Amino acid sequence: MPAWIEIKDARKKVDDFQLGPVNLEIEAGTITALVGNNGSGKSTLLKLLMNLASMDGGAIRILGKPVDGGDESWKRHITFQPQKQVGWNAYTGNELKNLIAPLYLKWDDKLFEHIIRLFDIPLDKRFGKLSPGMQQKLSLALALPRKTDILILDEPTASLDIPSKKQFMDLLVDWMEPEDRAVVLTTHQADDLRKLADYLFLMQDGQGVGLYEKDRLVASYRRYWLTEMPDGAVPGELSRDGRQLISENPDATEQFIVAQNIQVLDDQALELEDIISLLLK
Ligand SMILES: Nc1ncnc2c1ncn2[C@@H]1O[C@H](COP(=O)(O)OP(=O)(O)OP(=O)(O)O)[C@@H](O)[C@H]1O
Repeated sequence: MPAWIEIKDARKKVDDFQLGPVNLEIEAGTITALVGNNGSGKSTLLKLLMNLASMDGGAIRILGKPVDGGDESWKRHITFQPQKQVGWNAYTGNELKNLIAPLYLKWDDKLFEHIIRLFDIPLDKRFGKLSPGMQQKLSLALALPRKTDILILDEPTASLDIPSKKQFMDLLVDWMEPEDRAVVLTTHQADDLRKLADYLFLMQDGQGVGLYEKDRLVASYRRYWLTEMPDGAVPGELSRDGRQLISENPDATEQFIVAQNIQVLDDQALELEDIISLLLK
């Protein structure tokens, strides 16, 4: 089966910033997080995905349809939550719901009511008068009940308080329950990555660094404290500091250390933040 989202050599120049060529495929049943430094091009890539900006080259297909092919029927299968909602400020939550809900065949009113109660969102206040966190909550309440196949969220937890972040994660996990859905999100929150993401697509300076399966990535790096540090390079060695060694190939490192009769005093997996920092350095 072809991937639900196929990005091939997508390129876009914005002033002096060059995005791409970016290549990425996203399968059904997965949550993929776009991760990268500020200004690395994550939001620009999402705009290309939604055909809100035109590509300079390459191709993007969603559910088999080219996004810039004129026929935008694929948009009925996708929900996009941008960092800032444009044109919503003058409307109350009730008005926005009455505008949005009829557009989606699978609109789930029970889920909408549940999110409104969970986050205690005032539906009679204009969107522009809500706090940034409350705006983000209302945006989610108007996004998840659409029950589209694909959900794209640009920094959905950036303004949420700690308890709300946890509630958001639970909501998203429930939302993913049917296997035939896919989520793409951008985030700078390590907790979002740890708890939600199946895959991380790392970006740096407009380029895709790579697509990584999160669990495999976490298992690929280990830090060791040794009784002595060998003089020469250790297989898998990424860096060393005194008798501390970081490996990007723990199996090879451990085999070598055992063969050298060196003792491991302690070892631990690297934190996801540390791994991402290493890959984006
Ligand atoms: N509307 C715009 N006008 C001018 N330049 C823009 C615009 N939008 C994006 N850019 C440029 O594109 C580059 C990528 O920005 P983008 O917002 O895609 O990055 P990002 O990875 O989403 O960043 P952040 O993590 O800070 O949200 C930036 O360097 C910026 O200069």
